[in-house]
Amino acid sequence: MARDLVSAMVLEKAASLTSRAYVTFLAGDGDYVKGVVGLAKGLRKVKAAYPLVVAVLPDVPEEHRRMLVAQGCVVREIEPVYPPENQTRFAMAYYVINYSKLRIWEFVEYHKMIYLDGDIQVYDNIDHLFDLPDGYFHAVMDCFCEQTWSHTPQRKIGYCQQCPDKVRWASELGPKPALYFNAGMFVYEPSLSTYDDLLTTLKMTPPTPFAEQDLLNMFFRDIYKPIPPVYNLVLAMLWRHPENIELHKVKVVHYCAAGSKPWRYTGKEENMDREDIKMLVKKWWEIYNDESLDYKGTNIPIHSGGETDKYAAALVDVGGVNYVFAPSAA
Ligand SMILES: O=c1ccn([C@@H]2O[C@H](COP(=O)(O)OP(=O)(O)O[C@H]3O[C@H](CO)[C@H](O)[C@H](O)[C@H]3O)[C@@H](O)[C@H]2O)c(=O)[nH]1
Ligand SMILES: O[C@H]1[C@H](O)[C@@H](O)[C@H](O)[C@@H](O)[C@H]1O
Ligand SMILES: [Mn+2]
Repeated sequence: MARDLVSAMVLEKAASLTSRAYVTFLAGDGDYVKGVVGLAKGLRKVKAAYPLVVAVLPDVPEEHRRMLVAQGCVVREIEPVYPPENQTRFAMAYYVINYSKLRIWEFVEYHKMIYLDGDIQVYDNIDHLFDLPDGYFHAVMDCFCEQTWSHTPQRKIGYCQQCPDKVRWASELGPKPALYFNAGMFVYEPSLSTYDDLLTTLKMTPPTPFAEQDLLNMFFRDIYKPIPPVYNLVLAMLWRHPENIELHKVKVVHYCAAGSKPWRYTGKEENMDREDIKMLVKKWWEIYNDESLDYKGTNIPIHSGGETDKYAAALVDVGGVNYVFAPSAA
């Protein structure tokens, strides 16, 4: 095959690979940075083919940013996004910061991204999720059974979409609610027009308890496609719906239950003394403490410039069709 043609093919492959990335979100100077470091190492362990972009708010200290770069992450500062001022008191204070997550729709140099919360760990490769069809919003269905849902009619009557036949939806309450996803993990396509529409919708919508998670659910209701719970194990599933979970098959664990963040774990909170939880917390620490998973590559600033910089980062060996990108999670 002509050398030019092979080069063109390799570059095309390079373009499609560089236009995918994992993305997470980091706010503040607290200990969530540990979660993100753990996630970067976890992605490397499962040989993820794409880099981890960290969207950081201005309040993330320089020292934490350096730690992330040293772990091969692409650090991108974002401006905070707030819900309309007079309405913030209606949202859970703790979650208000999460509206800033909407900024990841602005990362249009990537065609497709997988968002992962900083309190998520990846135990198996999930690169294949990038091949899901475009035009949808893929995420895992949430569970309504925890105390955090006590404000909802679902919880009041004991209805959960994870077992919709156990307690049937009561038609007196109105139409059955649309399927609802947990926004700690999702597959999406960045788009400036979607970003603008999200912000316009945010301005018109009173904040609700689950902040941007509720907003995203409303916004993407018609194109939401559930993916299996192995891609985002919300820990409460272990005690609320054990019949829906085969723990050994789980690829992604979301340490979202109260008291379950591995770096804060004491075992004292409700449900935290379970063997499965202790095992999952231990597995998280094993990755976090594994020095062999520390990033060893060179950081090439592929996001500092335009297309030329981006492709300069692809070291192409035309003969053997080897291409290497940096920084990458793998
Ligand atoms: O001080 C903080 C708080 C949060 N975060 C980031 O924000 C994410 C979301 O916070 P939590 O993981 O603590 O929240 P939960 O998992 O309990 O919350 C869920 O509901 C939230 C509603 O706002 C979000 O949708 C979130 O993604 C979803 O998993 C974190 O993972 C982390 O990436 C920080 O960096 N620093
Ligand atoms: O995002 C929230 C949060 O993670 C809560 O801890 C959980 O109880 C909810 O189900 C979920 O929607
Ligand atoms: Mn979370």
